[in-house]
Amino acid sequence: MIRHIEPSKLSGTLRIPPSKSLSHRAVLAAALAEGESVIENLIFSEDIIATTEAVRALGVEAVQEGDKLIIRRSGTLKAPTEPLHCNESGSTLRFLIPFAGLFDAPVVFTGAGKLTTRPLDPYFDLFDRQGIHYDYPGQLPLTVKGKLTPGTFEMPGHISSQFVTGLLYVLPLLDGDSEIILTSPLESRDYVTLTLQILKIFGIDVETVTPEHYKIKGNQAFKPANYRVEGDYSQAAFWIAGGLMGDGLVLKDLSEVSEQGDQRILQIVKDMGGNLEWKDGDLIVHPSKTHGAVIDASQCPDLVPICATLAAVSEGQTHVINAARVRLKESDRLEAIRTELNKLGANITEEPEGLIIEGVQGFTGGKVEGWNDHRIVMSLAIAAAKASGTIEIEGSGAIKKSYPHFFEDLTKTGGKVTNA
Ligand SMILES: O=C(O)C1=C[C@@H](OP(=O)(O)O)[C@@H](O)[C@H](O)C1
Ligand SMILES: C=C(OP(=O)(O)O)C(=O)O
Repeated sequence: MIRHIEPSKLSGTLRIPPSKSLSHRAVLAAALAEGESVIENLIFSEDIIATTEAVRALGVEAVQEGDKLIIRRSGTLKAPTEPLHCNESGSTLRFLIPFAGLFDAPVVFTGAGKLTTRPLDPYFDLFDRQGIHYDYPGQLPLTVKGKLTPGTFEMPGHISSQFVTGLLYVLPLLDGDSEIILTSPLESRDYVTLTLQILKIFGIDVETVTPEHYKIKGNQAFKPANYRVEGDYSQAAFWIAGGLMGDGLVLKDLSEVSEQGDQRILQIVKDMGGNLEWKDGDLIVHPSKTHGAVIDASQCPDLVPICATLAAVSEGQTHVINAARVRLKESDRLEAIRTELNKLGANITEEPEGLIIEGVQGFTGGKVEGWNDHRIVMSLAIAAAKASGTIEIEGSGAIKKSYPHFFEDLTKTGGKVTNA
């Protein structure tokens, strides 16, 4: 879908949508608990729909009531008889693959877009060592057959933290104790912190020896819980950048004491000269003249596209470092954002693990592509706050993956959006 965004400065007040990462985790934890849990403040984006459908396929009742999901389970989980369709959600796929190790029956995983080839090797290496059978012809569908046995699980920590999260859900259910030992430093580590936070709320205890070493007692049981999902810092980042570049914004429903790693956006923009303030629980983003900085993406990969947009029109040079993993998301986000922002007059060069961004005065208008990637589309749409001509985004529908009402929110804050 093509959308045209005319230049306009953003202003006003916006409620930030719920954290996608916490939503996935809460729905899965509730599904593993016997009894009833209520998860509140959900947005049924394509990714959260994929996780919800997957828990239903595991024999769990999940009833949607407005922004709530009422999740009920009695009896044991059942092996899904149909493929678990993860659509384009890396979290859904990587969190659920270890669930297959709870059943004797084979479990099939399907997906779409770039998910069909996003890395899964760390699991395959574990399966080889555990004697679990899997069939993966270089892309999805994947079939997994065989039960996980408790023990020591060694794998790299720098490909995706999502493998660690997936194991942390299932190892407590095995009939013996386990350990996860990472053979390379854990990146995106705060996502594992989010996992541990949700597991604790649902009654599961994990000992963190170091970020690369976890001890998990077996024979634990998830307990039902009622949980409200807090606002999403990865999504707030678009509005923080938009507010700084425009006339300022007031952002609601962000937790000032959040464990979300993408809360780093606050420090990143402060280091770039951005003026932010907390007032009565709201984040006030003041219009600011920003300058370049060094941005380390190792713990906050999802922030890279929108930081690139902001940096492209900030004074001086920005260097994005430790961002190799950003190439393994819905698109190669280093290539995608470099290519598209440069079409709008930016001066960005790509490095194997990062970006060098020389600030320019503002963006031009022009035609750009969304690369089937929600975060690329949103980063390009926000560029209109500092553009001299209309930005035409092809493939803008990709926002449905995480933020289906993004363009409504853009319109609410003064964005001029028309569907072509
Ligand atoms: O666990 C999560 O919720 C996520 C972990 C991160 O992935 P990696 O651990 O692969 O960097 C992040 O990019 C993704 O959007 C969500
Ligand atoms: C990479 C992302 O999600 P996932 O890995 O769950 O597909 C994302 O939301 O930017």
